Amino acid sequence: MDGMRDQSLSLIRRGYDFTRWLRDDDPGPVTTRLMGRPATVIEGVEAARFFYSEPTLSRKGAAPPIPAMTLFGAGAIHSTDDDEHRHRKGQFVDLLDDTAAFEIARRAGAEWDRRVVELGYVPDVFSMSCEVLFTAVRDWAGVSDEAIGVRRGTTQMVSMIDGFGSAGRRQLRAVKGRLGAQRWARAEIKRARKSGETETPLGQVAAWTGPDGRPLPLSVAAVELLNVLRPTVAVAWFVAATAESFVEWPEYRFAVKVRSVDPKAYAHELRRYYPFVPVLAAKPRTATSFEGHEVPAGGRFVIDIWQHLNDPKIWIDPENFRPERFNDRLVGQYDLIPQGGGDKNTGHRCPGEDVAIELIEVFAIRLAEFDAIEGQGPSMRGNHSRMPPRPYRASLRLAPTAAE
Ligand code: HEM
Repeated sequence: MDGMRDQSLSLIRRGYDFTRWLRDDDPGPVTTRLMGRPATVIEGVEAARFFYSEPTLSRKGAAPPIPAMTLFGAGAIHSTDDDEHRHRKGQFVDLLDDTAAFEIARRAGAEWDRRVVELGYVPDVFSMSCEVLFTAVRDWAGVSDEAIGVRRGTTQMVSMIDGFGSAGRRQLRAVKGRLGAQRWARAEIKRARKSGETETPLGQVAAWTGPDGRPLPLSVAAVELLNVLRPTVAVAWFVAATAESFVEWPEYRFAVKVRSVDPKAYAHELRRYYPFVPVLAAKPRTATSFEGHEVPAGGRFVIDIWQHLNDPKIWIDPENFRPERFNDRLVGQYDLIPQGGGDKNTGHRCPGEDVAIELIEVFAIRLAEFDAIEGQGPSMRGNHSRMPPRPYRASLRLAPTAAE
């Protein structure tokens, strides 16, 4: 083990292909070195159950430091454990309830429709949906346009997301985006605390506490506000994937249009087929084993999300895009895990999953209304070495009516 070469750079270079390359057709756990420590890569339903329920596993320091700072932010919930995590997670889950999911999606749909009427066509699905999503979640949160305009805010969110798997220029843009966003988010939290506003999501985040009952430090509250706004914009990657799927399989565009495929089933298959979180990591606090593979304290268990979502033991014909597979399939806690697994209330599973699903549905329904979709660029599924994938470029036009 000590002589094993560190593969961190290989992970960045190979992207989504890294774990497949590492395991070389062996579906079992495979041990390597990442960030200078032993790391065992696991996947499958039992692996997910272990990853999300083994009490020795900690998230503190588990994610690589640079993406942890630029993507999640310093002091974010993602890297907390135990009481601190449970307490802060409860606040996220309360905020992001069904009403929030409905309201963010309603606003996104209305903003998309407004722009379509104004422009008459959609020049680029990805960039328009990024702005639409930022507008919707910013306005829902109660953050003012004076605090952050749509163009600048969207650029900041996109750069934070787009930099997560890069060691070069994209990472620098992510740092710039983080610093800029952190500035106005802090000012907004400060303003909300001063005015005692509680009725908006911004006011609620400003009032969030740690487990000791004291308000979160200003910069941490700002980080958590951005942990609601930024991932909502990340749904644009799934919107671009929806456009790609409609170009690739026009029959599904029609099926969504006439609702012979349930839009929720479509959203599930889209997240399974075009996932963009490659792996997640946790650190054992004491030496811990999974299926005979022991990781020492401070090493890492890495769950291979990409492989899990393409595992033939979990999915029939995983290489095929088949939204119908979700028509009569109940989604379990450990099978469909593009946004993490387990119980969102007690574990690290994404609290925004319902927001993402609702948004994908709203966009799929709208994209399906267009008669002409033109797309170009490498497939977001085949685009393995870039993390996150380069969004598919698609433009949409409505067919002229008979009178035109
Ligand atoms: C593109 C859609 C999204 C993807 C792919 C995604 C993915 C993920 C993943 C993989 C995790 C980590 C799970 C783990 O560590 O075990 C996570 C956590 C989280 N997500 Fe999402 N997410 C998305 C949308 C959202 C939205 C819309 C929100 C909020 C509105 C959100 C807020 C969060 C937060 C706060 C956490 C930290 C949870 C914790 O550590 O307990 N995400 N997400």
